[in-house]
Amino acid sequence: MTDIQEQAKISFQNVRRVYDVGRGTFEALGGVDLAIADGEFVTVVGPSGCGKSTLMNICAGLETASSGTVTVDGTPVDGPSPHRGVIFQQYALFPWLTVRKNVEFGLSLQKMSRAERRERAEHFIELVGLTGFIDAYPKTLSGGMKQRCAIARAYAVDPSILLMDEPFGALDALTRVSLQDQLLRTWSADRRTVMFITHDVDEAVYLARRVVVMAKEPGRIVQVIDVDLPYPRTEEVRLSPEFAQLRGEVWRAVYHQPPSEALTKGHTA
Ligand SMILES: Nc1ncnc2c1ncn2[C@@H]1O[C@H](COP(=O)(O)OP(=O)(O)OP(=O)(O)O)[C@@H](O)[C@H]1O
Repeated sequence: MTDIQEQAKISFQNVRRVYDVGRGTFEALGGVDLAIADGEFVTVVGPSGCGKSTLMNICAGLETASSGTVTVDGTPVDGPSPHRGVIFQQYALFPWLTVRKNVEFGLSLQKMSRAERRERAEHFIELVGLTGFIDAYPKTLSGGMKQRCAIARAYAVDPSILLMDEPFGALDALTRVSLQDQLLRTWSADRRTVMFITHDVDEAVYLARRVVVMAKEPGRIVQVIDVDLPYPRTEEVRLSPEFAQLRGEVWRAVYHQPPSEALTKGHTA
């Protein structure tokens, strides 16, 4: 392990994930090394099927690596943990629970009085601007509101790491921009470590300190681009020539990738 990996909040060391398919195998991840510092905001972009979700799921403890290790604070991941909050594109809210009860649900496994649970849920519901909808059921909320509820639920558990898999992917552009700003505001205040998957190059640059670009077959990191733009990220930053240049750099890294290494064996997909 290198010094950087030893000090990292999250460290992927030579992480491989191989699936059995038919009579062969398919290498979804072909040896990924990545160190994410405490409090860092990292975005991950890459073509469909390059292993972004697989990488994140291994970190979340929802999947296991075929070889290699992922450590969090130096301890190998061996399953899900409340210290790692996961937010997916599909909001995964319980339709039969109100906003309040959905957020409280995440707290039900913690030792906490009912009053404390209630107060904590209300605080995070307010933080994401859903106080007026606290007793509403998910089916009555817009996509953006559902996602804000899912975010409140994840925050309420107070994880030190947020793992976000295309959380804004299903939302319209305006809602997306407003949720990006809201996410950055809370991140600036609490400095959780964030690993955020997206297909959107603008979003990747706007949010991150570093953009990790992956390629497929096998899934691997091809470039890590430093985003040397100041926080808070504002519209001025978004419209600056420096932003445009970084967007171009990430765009080229994603859309002008060398042909796959064709290490696929027996995978017909
Ligand atoms: N259980 C499985 N069995 C076989 N192959 C799988 C399995 N799970 C994932 N894969 C393959 O692994 C590769 C990586 O999948 P993954 O979902 O991590 O990619 P991704 O980069 O997140 O894609 P997308 O951007 O489309 O969500 C894909 O080719 C996928 O088909």
